[in-house]
Amino acid sequence: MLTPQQARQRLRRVSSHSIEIAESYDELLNDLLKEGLHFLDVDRISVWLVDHIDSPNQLNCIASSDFQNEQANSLEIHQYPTYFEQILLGHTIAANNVAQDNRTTELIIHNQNSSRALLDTVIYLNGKPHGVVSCESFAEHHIWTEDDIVYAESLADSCSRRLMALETLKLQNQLKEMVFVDTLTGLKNRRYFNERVQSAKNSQYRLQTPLSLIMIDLDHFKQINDEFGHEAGDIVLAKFAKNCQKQLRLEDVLCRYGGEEFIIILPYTAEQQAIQLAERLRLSIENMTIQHEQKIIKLTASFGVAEMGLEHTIEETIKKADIAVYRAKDAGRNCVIAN
Ligand SMILES: Nc1nc2c(ncn2[C@@H]2O[C@H](COP(=O)(O)OP(=O)(O)OP(=O)(O)O)[C@@H](O)[C@H]2O)c(=O)[nH]1
Repeated sequence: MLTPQQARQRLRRVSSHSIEIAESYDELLNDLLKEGLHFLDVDRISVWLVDHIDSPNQLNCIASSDFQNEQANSLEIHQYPTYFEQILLGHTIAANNVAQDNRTTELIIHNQNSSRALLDTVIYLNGKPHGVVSCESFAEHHIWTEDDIVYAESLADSCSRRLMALETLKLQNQLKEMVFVDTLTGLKNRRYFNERVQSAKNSQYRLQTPLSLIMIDLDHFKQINDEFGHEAGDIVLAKFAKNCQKQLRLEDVLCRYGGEEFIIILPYTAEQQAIQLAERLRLSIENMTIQHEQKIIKLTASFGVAEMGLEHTIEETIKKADIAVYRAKDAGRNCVIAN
């Protein structure tokens, strides 16, 4: 049997474990809930979060040591005014008898709780109540000790730290995503291209498979801007991107390389297949009609194709594709040239 101090030390160690593998709240908090069950003599521990931290309407169950047994998964705050007043004030509720404790009787009235004793401690986020860790005992005559209360509060703090770390991780991932995305077209950007083409080159080397690039430059795009306005130009770029994207395989990567310049990485693709794809894209762009403010905008593009031989560097291949685009422009635009 652990002493209260040993139990708190264990909890501190468990709560420092890495969370990066967690895909759900349940996974994220599972070890903490188990740890709580291990020390507190209770039947269930669950974690609840408010829907909006600044003006909460609901408390939703996000993780539980016992989801199987019937358990409410959402409480409407207005139905439990006394209980929530305590929670939103940050007070710990240690009710030895849920039915008779005036802070918790309304939980029984609304039939949301079958526990006999309840120990609820508040989870904070940036100093505001964010939710509760709820420890329930179904046994009769359960008495919460001071050590139980201290432990449950540490458990809530551990959950709070985990949830904060998860928020930070999510934010980091969003930022990472933003760094690689072109907001106008929704395509990946040049920075992403530089990383992705390197990994495509590495697998090409490992698997000895072909790899090609298609460089695309929209024709007379300045004229489109001049005639229809910059906003129309932006719409054309976005429509062009969408049109091309939907014709590609999952493993092909279309990136916005510069203003009206795009590039496609085509793994497992030799020059002839890349030319065929470029021709298909060229035709579909030629056939596109874009309506903007009752005007019809037509568009064409010039394509440069280059296969990256095993012995060629990425830079050489980009250069070849670029030169092919120039030749396509020289040849009158709206055509595909392979280099
Ligand atoms: N609307 C809009 N225009 C852009 C954007 N990025 C680049 N452009 C415009 O694209 C035009 C490219 O013009 P040029 O490089 O002269 O090329 P072009 O008119 O397409 O002519 P060719 O390439 O020779 O066929 C410029 O007017 C840029 O301002 C963008 O994000 N939005």
